[in-house]
Amino acid sequence: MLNTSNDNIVQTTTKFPYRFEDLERIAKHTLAENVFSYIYSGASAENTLQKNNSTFHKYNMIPRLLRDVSKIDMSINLFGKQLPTPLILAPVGVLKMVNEMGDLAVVKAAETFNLPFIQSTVSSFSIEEVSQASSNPKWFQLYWSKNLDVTFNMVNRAEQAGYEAIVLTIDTVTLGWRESDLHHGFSPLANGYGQGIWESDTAFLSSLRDGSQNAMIEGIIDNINFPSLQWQHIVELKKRTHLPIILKGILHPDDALLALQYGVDGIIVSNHGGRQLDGIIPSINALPAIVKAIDGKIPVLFDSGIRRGNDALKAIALGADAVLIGRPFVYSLAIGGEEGVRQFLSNFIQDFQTNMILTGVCSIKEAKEIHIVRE
Ligand SMILES: Cc1cc2nc3c(=O)[nH]c(=O)nc-3n(C[C@H](O)[C@H](O)[C@H](O)COP(=O)(O)O)c2cc1C
Ligand SMILES: CCCCCCC(=O)C(=O)O
Repeated sequence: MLNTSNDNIVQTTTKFPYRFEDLERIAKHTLAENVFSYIYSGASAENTLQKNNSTFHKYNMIPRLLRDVSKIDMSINLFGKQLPTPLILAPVGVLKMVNEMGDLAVVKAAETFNLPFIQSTVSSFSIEEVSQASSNPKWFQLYWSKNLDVTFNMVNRAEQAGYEAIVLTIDTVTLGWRESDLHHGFSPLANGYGQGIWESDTAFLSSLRDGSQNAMIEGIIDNINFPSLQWQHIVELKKRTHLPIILKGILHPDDALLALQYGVDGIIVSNHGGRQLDGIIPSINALPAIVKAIDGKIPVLFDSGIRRGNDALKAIALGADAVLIGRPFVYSLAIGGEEGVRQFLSNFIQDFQTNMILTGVCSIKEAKEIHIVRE
């Protein structure tokens, strides 16, 4: 449990930006233009990307006063595990292009607060390297490969390494129309930073015609371009693992109900940070109807647009059981490496806690009862 006098709060020795807008601005000056643009940008005209953020401002909480908020318990129980806060690090691929230590820096920073880290299929490091780097909970994000040996090999490796859940991303059966990356001629895999898992995957390597870097990149792109992924594959996955299966990318209440029907253990309401399909519902607007449809039967997680503690609390007030943080930790990594991510997370947790105190809630259960109105 983290409380108001917690030892985990990192003391700021150097001035690290507090505002998300500053993180973004400084990262822009720190990173190569095409790398920053890959992280920052969204699909097509980027309307959904913009709305993910601006829509949060349309939801307004109504605080309760004169309640005893001297002890704040931010902990939750998720998939049978006690976690100190409802905050989780979203899966983000190719992190080495931002910082040499990539995933290893992020997972170690997250360990300070015992936050779960979700390792991407296109991670810069292997599952085994990440698993050994820290002791906090780890989940594995799966991009389904059309080569089933490759898919289940990754799942097995995650299981062997002690990962605690499989997050199957279902909104990326082909890569979104990312005009900014097309403009820069930029492929996130081209620099070799997204093959940490695959380069030690014997099933994948043996499927390549030759062992060159280009063949490997083409192989990865080919493998994760899989528009024929469908509900039946969930049945296959369930047979292959006893880890909880979480579907990432649900936006329609009927898909949430199908997820229930197919026996998944959790869902993530997400539009992939506006990076996949433009002109779709901002994630936060999709959340209430999905929470209603799921009706507490499985955990509903949320991402896309979480920038500060205030946003996280709003998502919880709208019914999310936990929230995933994405771009803000990537910018922090760019600016300050492992220590930058640690500072950012420390600030975020304090911000979240301050917001709980001032809305008059002591626990996440109470936070779910916060009255929230939409403009
Ligand atoms: C640079 C970058 C890489 C990402 N890579 C992955 C990935 O490998 N797998 C995945 O499921 N989602 C990936 N995502 C999406 C995030 O998990 C998350 O859904 C998104 O960042 C949420 O939006 P936000 O960062 O604007 O809050 C990536 C996002 C970014 C910004
Ligand atoms: C073919 C490269 C796939 C990278 C996928 C990473 C990701 O999900 C993203 O949003 O970017």
